[in-house]
Amino acid sequence: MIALGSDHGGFQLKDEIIKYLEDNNIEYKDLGCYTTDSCDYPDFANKVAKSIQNNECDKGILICGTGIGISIAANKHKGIRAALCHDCFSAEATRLHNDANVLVMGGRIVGPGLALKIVEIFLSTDFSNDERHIRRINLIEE
Ligand SMILES: O=C(CO)[C@H](O)[C@H](O)COP(=O)(O)O
Repeated sequence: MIALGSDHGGFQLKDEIIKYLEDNNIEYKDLGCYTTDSCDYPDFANKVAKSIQNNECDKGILICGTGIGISIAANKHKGIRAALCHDCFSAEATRLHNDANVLVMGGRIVGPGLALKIVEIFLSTDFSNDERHIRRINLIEE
């Protein structure tokens, strides 16, 4: 189950991602926002982080205007490894190396074509399970 969250700056891209997930029969939970009215991105970072922490969802996708604020907020939560990715290489590398559990993008930065490719790569790449990467992730947790 994928948790989705955005502020008003990411609302439109979140909608595109919802269409992609539905077309590909991928289960998701849309945790808002639900309109283009101005709102506060930390609220949605919190909702997505909590849904992963309580095992309701296994991964998340967060979007704000730049992706920066919402990733800063998401990474304040224990066990959340939120990766801001605007290219395919980073999306693959952050799954392989960081076991990132939240993909973050900026709705004012990236267009839907590239964003959906990034989503596809992020969701289909498994963590490498390499000893050195596990060690580094454990150091982050500590
Ligand atoms: O990108 C963001 C945070 O990093 C926000 O989406 C952005 O700051 C919202 O700006 P505004 O309220 O002017 O629409």
